[in-house]
Amino acid sequence: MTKIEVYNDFLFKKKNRTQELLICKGDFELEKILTVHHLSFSNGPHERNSNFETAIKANAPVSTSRYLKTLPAQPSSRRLSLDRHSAIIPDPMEEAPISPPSPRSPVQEDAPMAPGEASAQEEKENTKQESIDNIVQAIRDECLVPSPILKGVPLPDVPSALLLIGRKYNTLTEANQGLREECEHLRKKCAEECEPKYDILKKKYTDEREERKRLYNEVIELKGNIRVYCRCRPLSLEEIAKGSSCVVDFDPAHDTELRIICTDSSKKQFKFDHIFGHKDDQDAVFKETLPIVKSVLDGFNVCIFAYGQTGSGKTFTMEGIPENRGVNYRALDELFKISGQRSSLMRYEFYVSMLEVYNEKIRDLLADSPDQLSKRLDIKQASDGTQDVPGLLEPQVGSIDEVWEILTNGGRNRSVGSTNANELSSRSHSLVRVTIKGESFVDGQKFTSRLWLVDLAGSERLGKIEVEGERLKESQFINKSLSALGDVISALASKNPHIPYRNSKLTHLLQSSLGGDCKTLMFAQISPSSADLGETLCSLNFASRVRGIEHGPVRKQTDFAESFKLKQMADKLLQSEKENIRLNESLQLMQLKYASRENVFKTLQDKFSHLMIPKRRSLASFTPIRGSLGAATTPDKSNFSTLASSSKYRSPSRFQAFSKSMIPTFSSPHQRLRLTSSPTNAEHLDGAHQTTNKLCFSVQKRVIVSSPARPKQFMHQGHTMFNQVLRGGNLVGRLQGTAQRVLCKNKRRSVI
Ligand SMILES: Nc1ncnc2c1ncn2[C@@H]1O[C@H](COP(=O)(O)OP(=O)(O)OP(=O)(O)O)[C@@H](O)[C@H]1O
Repeated sequence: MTKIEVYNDFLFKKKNRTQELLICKGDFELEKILTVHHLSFSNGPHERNSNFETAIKANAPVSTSRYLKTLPAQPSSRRLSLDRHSAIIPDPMEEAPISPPSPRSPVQEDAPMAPGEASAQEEKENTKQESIDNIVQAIRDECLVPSPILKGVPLPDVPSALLLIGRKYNTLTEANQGLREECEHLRKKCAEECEPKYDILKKKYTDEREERKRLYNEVIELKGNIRVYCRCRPLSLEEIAKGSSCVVDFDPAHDTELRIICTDSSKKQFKFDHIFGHKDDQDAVFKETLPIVKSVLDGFNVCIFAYGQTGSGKTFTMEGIPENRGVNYRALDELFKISGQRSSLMRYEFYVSMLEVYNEKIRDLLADSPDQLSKRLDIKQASDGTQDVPGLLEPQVGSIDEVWEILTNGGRNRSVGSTNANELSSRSHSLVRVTIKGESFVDGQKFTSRLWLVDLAGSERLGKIEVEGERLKESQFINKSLSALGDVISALASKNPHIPYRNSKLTHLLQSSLGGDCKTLMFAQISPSSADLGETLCSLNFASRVRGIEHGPVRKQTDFAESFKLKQMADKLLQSEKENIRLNESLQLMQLKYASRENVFKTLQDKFSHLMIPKRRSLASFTPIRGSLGAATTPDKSNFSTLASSSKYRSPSRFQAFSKSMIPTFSSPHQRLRLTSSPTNAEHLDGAHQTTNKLCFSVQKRVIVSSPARPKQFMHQGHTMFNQVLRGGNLVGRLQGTAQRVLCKNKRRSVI
């Protein structure tokens, strides 16, 4: 009897003409597949699963033969076979297979049979039995007869081994479950511990990235947001054959200066951000271009364009040749490389468009049908304020090869024509637009930036190239748009509030990539030939205009250390200027104060002189104050007599000398009090003074200045009253600046 030792669940699956017995672990996790050909069951398909299942679930030995139906007599290809991993093991102790249950229905079993019918039935049964025997034998042959290598080796006890394996499996499953739980626990713990650290690191990283971006941008800005490189191509063989000489003189020590030898042998010097001579290859050119190109991955718009006369090497610089690629290819290659390096932090998407401006019309160079190619495109302002060209093809690219294919296809659609200056002259401005969409994985920041790579049409004057008809019209359009470009750059450089972007399709297209934070790089392409001297000077003048205005002597700081020093000096200057202003203000204030004091002093002098004139008259009766007023200065009688004999209008010097002798110096402002009599104080005064509803005393080292009338009496009275009042605490004293106002007979007077 064939037994199955199954310790888990199982399923049946029908696959074409074979049936698979899938022995599974708990949640239908597949463990074994037993392929059984022509396996059939005595009961219906619904029952067979349940029968089998029950038998296995009960972990009872299962007889495969119990489920086998009679099969056609032994065709070897159709016999029952089990795969080599089969868990169905024929029982070696089994003598003969158990006959499968009769396919007859119980009703049929009960019905009486005719003898002929019975013999036929018997024969049929025998045949079936024989078939089954054959099949079982086949199984035995297949499963029991070991391979020649294994002959003589005792058969292993596979069911026990399976059981063992099963148990081991269960143990391992449990261990695995334990490990999973532990892993989950560790993961949670790690998340709890690391999350705050991760947040801090994330913030630090974001800050650092912003700082790097800012500094990088600052470096570019210090070098100039509009930069001009000049490139001079070598003399061509044709030019040499014609006897042209080189008019460009390079100074190897200065890669920012060049001189042009004019016809009168004089030299004109030009200065640019970098000068590439005929020895500088594409690598050298791109090395200087790369910093600006990189900015586009930080979210800045960049525009690189080549300007120059026909045949000066604009297309060579921008596109290059397959064996010596130019800026376009290298820039995109570098962008893909950098985006790959930053792939764990940023996601970049690249879209490429290629268009040309030909006779002030925009054409999509990536269009693949003549209809599309001739379709007129226009510039519209997009919702984000940038300029867009609706209908322009903009395929997404994922590698430099895709880009190159696109650029090559687009290049074929360019409008070129032959001029006497260049066999294959570009008669249009060709523009490659690369749109970059970036997203940071760290903080989710998104941006869209654009890189324009522009190969302008030749800038030659009309007289230079002998053109007529269509070529003449083209040249007129070219010149018009180039002069519009010059105007825009000039306006940008001179910070003009109005930038004439809309004067040409070219500048209108580039509007969002020229000016502001955008980085612009211009290649001024020149020919070294003496035959092109005029055009060369024109191009260099145009380029100088572009560069010169933007990078005035203040902005252009090639030496960073020096610029830093200058900045510090400027800061110091600004601070000292502020200090100067502050000091000036305080000086003015003091001057004002001084002037007002002068005034007060003058007034007081006048008052004093006024007070002293009657004293002169009653000089004889003047008695110096004694006692408590002993400290007061006693006037010099000789002075008084001098004063008495002098006129009323005596000279100030003499008067001042006198007043000085009369007025003691004050040790403190508190010595000068303004004493105002309250109404109750009036009773202390005599009749003459009672008419005054306010009487003020100025106490100057206890010298009381009062009405000029009856000085002695008044002084005496005043002194008495003053002492009384002081004693009674009825007088109010008030310090009033440097001068005291004295009210005497309702007249206000001032004393020091
Ligand atoms: N730096 C260089 N080194 C070697 N060959 C150069 C260089 N620059 C230009 N040339 C060669 O000079 C020829 C004219 O160059 P190119 O076609 O690039 O000029 P262009 O300014 O684009 O002219 P056009 O405005 O008419 O299109 C080409 O054969 C090119 O290979």
